[in-house]
Amino acid sequence: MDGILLVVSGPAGSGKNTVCERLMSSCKNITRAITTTTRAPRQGEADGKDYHFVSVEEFESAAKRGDFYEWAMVHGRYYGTSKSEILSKLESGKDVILIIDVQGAKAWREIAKKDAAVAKSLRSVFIRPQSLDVVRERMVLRGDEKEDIERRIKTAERELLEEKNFDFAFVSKTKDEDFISLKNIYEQIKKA
Ligand SMILES: Nc1ncnc2c1ncn2[C@@H]1O[C@H](COP(=O)(O)OP(=O)(O)OP(=O)(O)O)[C@@H](O)[C@H]1O
Repeated sequence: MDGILLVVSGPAGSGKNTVCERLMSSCKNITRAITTTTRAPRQGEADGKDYHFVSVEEFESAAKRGDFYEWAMVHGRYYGTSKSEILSKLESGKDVILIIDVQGAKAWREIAKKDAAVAKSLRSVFIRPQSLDVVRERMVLRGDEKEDIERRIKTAERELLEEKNFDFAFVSKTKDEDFISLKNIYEQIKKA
């Protein structure tokens, strides 16, 4: 059976990275989509594991051929999600997780409208924080910059209105409870 493409999203500080890391370490069938980039590898980074490292020429011709679902240039470097990266994993029965912001989740819904393989495999989960104060507190504890925090809180207010566009949602509580919530959703999807 083909795998699922699991989009996990939520405002900054909702805990998406934390809970997804835990799900991935408990379910070996779930894997990350590896981004293709033109930035140089940092020490300890391995090609094909952390990123697919390519030259600018390779990236640009791949983009021209339409090999990416989406790509962007950030600080002068290209980043993209290649179609073959995702499709080969799904076809081999792996489940692919995308931990992305709410805008990113919206972009994937648009991709699904044009791509049958994505439409068939895409399931989305929204993580709702108990309150914006909780999010602020988590970002303070994480050591984020004050200005950054206020900007992200403003964005979070808007992002909360997007929950209705997701297939599943849960409220973030403790880390253990979040893990159980996401695992239950994942199991429900796999059983369907
Ligand atoms: N359920 C939770 N209860 C308390 N703290 C949590 C919980 N989940 C995550 N955290 C903490 O909150 C901070 C933000 O978590 P995390 O980085 O997973 O959020 P995120 O949604 O991925 O954020 P961003 O989008 O900003 O990267 C981290 O310091 C993390 O340890």
